[in-house]
Amino acid sequence: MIRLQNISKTFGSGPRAVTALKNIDLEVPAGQIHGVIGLSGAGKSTLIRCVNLLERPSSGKVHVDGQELTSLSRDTLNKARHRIGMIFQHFNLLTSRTVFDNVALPLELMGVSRNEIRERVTPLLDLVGLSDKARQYPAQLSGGQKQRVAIARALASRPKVLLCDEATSALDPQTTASILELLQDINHKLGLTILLITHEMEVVKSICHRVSLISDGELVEEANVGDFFTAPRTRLGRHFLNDFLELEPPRALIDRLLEAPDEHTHPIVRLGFSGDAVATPLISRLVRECGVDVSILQAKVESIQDRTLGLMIAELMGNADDTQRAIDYLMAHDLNVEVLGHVQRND
Ligand SMILES: Nc1ncnc2c1ncn2[C@@H]1O[C@H](COP(=O)(O)OP(=O)(O)OP(=O)(O)O)[C@@H](O)[C@H]1O
Repeated sequence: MIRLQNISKTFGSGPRAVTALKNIDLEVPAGQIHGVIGLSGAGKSTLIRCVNLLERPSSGKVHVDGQELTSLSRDTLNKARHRIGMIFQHFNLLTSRTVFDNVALPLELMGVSRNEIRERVTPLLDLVGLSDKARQYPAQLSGGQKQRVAIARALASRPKVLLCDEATSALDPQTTASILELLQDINHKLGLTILLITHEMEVVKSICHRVSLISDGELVEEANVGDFFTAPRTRLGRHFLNDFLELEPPRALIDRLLEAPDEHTHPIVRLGFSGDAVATPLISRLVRECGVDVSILQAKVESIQDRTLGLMIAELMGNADDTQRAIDYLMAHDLNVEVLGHVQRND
């Protein structure tokens, strides 16, 4: 439904040029919810704005619903944009128009008749749960209600794709959850393809099927959400995950960590496990089979969509050969093993 081919975007020219996107390839099949996550300034907004050409890429091609957009005339592009709805962090409603008239606006611009507008807007207000607010003005609404109006407006032209630009970043956690639920509901009921950008892992965890990670204008990792949360492949992916799970070693331990092992140290490992490994008594087997002791420093179990994810920070206690054997054993059982460093043995 969405295909970005080798998209690059540079703002300005000469020594002050800023390259916001570099050779981005991205595909989102119909009906999928795809999240793009990255730190501030990574290029997320530029990327999503390239999909409907609010921002024109410096090079590359943008395909939406089988149509290549960068080569279209202005008129044909405007028509193609009816199939692409968009919502924003700050809602962008017209304050002088009622809720009904905000939702009706795109239809008025398309020349739809008054009667048909009524027939189309009323069920949309129902869909977003705002039937009783039709005659109110944006100033009379909460942030969550304003975003519901913006969603109804984005759906008015019956788009196939919805772009969400940090749509929940201005909302409190409870309202965020209700808007995410609405987006998921729309995805199910209307089969709408959703591309969203966010800096919040919670958003990705709650509703996305797939996720791409953007760093400094480049897509550095792409995965199914279950895989990403279980075993991110990049350092930045692990940073996002550990930050989200709040599974960092205690400060006192970080201060004691040494980079290189010697005969007087034990490794500290962070273990991520999912699938069968969650239900298998791996730690007790490790102790028996590898002759090490395990001191568990932190542990938690998270449910990510249909997956269960176990996480643990532990000290592996034994001689260098045995602790290495233990690490190999864990890896062989499909655990994600990261050696955080080494601590002096107390024995
Ligand atoms: N119109 C513009 N003119 C010049 N530089 C721009 C413009 N828009 C974005 N940039 C630059 O492009 C880079 C990517 O910006 P972008 O807004 O896409 O990042 P982002 O990941 O959405 O960040 P944030 O989460 O802070 O909104 C930044 O270095 C930014 O300063």
